[in-house]
Amino acid sequence: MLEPRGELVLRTLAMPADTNPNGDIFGGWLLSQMDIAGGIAAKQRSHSRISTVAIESMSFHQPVNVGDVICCYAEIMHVGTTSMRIKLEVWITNMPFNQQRIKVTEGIFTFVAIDEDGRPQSVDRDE
Ligand SMILES: CCCCCCCCCCCCCCCC(=O)SCCNC(=O)CCNC(=O)[C@H](O)C(C)(C)COP(=O)(O)OP(=O)(O)OC[C@H]1O[C@@H](n2cnc3c(N)ncnc32)[C@H](O)[C@@H]1OP(=O)(O)O
Repeated sequence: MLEPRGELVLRTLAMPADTNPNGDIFGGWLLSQMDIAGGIAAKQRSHSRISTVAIESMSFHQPVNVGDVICCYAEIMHVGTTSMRIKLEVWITNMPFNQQRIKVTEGIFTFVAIDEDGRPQSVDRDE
């Protein structure tokens, strides 16, 4: 059975306010949760302020419904001089009805460590 890749960094509940006109959860809301999850992982890795600089290859595999518990997993794929490329996966569970986890969304986000003035600053590659 397929398993999530990376560390669980964020878990939250899809609410009625997050729906689109079809009644499913907005893709933009999911992307926002992934950005927050990636931001947490990047901050943990760099110990500094961070900023999202790029989002690539977002895929939405399955609709998400109100009441689904969404779990964001982060895996740091590459640490550059100031940037971190992070793979994010969102899996849902619909407890207590269904204990099975389903991957609904994935994407690759790049974050940059920044200083107090918002300028890129180096990340320790050896950590
Ligand atoms: C401890 C635990 C508790 C945690 C508890 C708190 C958690 C806290 C969580 C916060 C979670 C919120 C996370 C939301 C974060 C936002 O919402 S940020 C808001 C949206 N983003 C922005 O507004 C960014 C706007 N852009 C900028 O300010 C500037 O472009 C940046 C990001 C400072 C970079 O400056 P720049 O002059 O473009 O930098 P440059 O030197 O050219 O490139 C820097 C690096 O980025 C790379 N890069 C640049 N452009 C790209 C691109 N298009 N694609 C890929 N890489 C690129 C370069 O290759 C370079 O990489 P390195 O070779 O250094 O590794």
